[in-house]
Amino acid sequence: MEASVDRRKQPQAPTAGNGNANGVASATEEDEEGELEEEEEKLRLRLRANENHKPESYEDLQMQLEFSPLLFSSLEQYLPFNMLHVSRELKLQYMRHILLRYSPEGERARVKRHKEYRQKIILNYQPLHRELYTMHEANFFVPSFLKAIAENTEESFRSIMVEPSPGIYTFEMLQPHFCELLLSEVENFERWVHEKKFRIMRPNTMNRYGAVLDDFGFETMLEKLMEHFICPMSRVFFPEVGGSTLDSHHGFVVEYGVNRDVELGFHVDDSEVTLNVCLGKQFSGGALFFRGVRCDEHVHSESQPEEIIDYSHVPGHAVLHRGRHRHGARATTSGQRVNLLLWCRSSVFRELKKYQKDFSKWCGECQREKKERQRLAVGATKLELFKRLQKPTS
Ligand SMILES: O=C(O)CCC(=O)C(=O)O
Ligand SMILES: [Fe+2]
Repeated sequence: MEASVDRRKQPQAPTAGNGNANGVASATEEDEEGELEEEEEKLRLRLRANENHKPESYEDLQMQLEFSPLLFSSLEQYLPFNMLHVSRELKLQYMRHILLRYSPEGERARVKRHKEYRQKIILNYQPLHRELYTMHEANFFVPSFLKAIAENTEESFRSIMVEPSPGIYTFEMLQPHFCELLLSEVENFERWVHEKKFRIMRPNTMNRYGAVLDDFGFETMLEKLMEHFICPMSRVFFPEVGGSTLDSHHGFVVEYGVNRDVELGFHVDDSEVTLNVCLGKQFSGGALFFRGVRCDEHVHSESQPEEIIDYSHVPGHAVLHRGRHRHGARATTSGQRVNLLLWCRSSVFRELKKYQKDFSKWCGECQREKKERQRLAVGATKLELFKRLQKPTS
């Protein structure tokens, strides 16, 4: 039996997934909606990064840039020698031109529109709890989480984690007060959207409720959350899917309950690593179900019994998993459940993936096929040896 997964990439009819279902979708950000000159042909990057060069920060230009400020900082190490010490503006211009070469016009127009959409919200929406919009780790996170991150070792991370199934890590993360404030901020934003009759983009192609936190001012704070708190763990637990090179994110909340979504179909996320933290409130049901990690080719393949696992959300607690770990959420049968999602992406991993065929380092089905090939090869060799031994020697 094949499983069918919603990839949330191209909007597809989402399949109602209950874990046994044959539908796997692919969750993608909801879609919203540039010049090549001869001179630009001369723009080149070096093949190897100049590790000794300390790149600039471009974070203050976040709102003006079409690409993540982190991408510019990473790319800077690849600049030719003569560009390394020119002004920040010149470096930025040089890298922007190179990046724009790779981004099709339609995509550029989409990014521009999205930027305008965000600016419209940010200029008009009055936040309720401004203290949430800048990273204040002592107020956001529980002490055990902060200690593990500060120690920054596999041992310290594992000391606060439970791994209910390979590649799924759960741990206590957010303070109850932070969860309450964030819930009230989201409610405030939704009230504003309703009053102003503003049409907002939903978090992805599968959730009809919820809001994109990056769209109303949380982008910088969430970027820090990814860089300083998720990257250290991903580097250790998910290096084979770009966990060491996460460089962009999509942050949102999803809402379930009465007058909201009830469940979420079987899907994979448009992320390399996903952080999913329950903010509350009180609810029953709503468990996450997981069904093994798969590459594109095997996304619909059958699950092995050991890959089947359910996890019940606990407010303040996080689940960290690969985006390609097939999952869905069971019906929230009473109350209201709101979760914070951070889809973390690696442009380097996505680029390299285009040239690869064997994903047996992380795809359960590639691994199974590889083992099977090895088993057959060992069997054939044994048979051959046996035949040779049987032959009478003359
Ligand atoms: O409801 C949940 O906890 C899962 C949400 C999720 O998987 C997603 O939005 O991609
Ligand atoms: Fe998901």
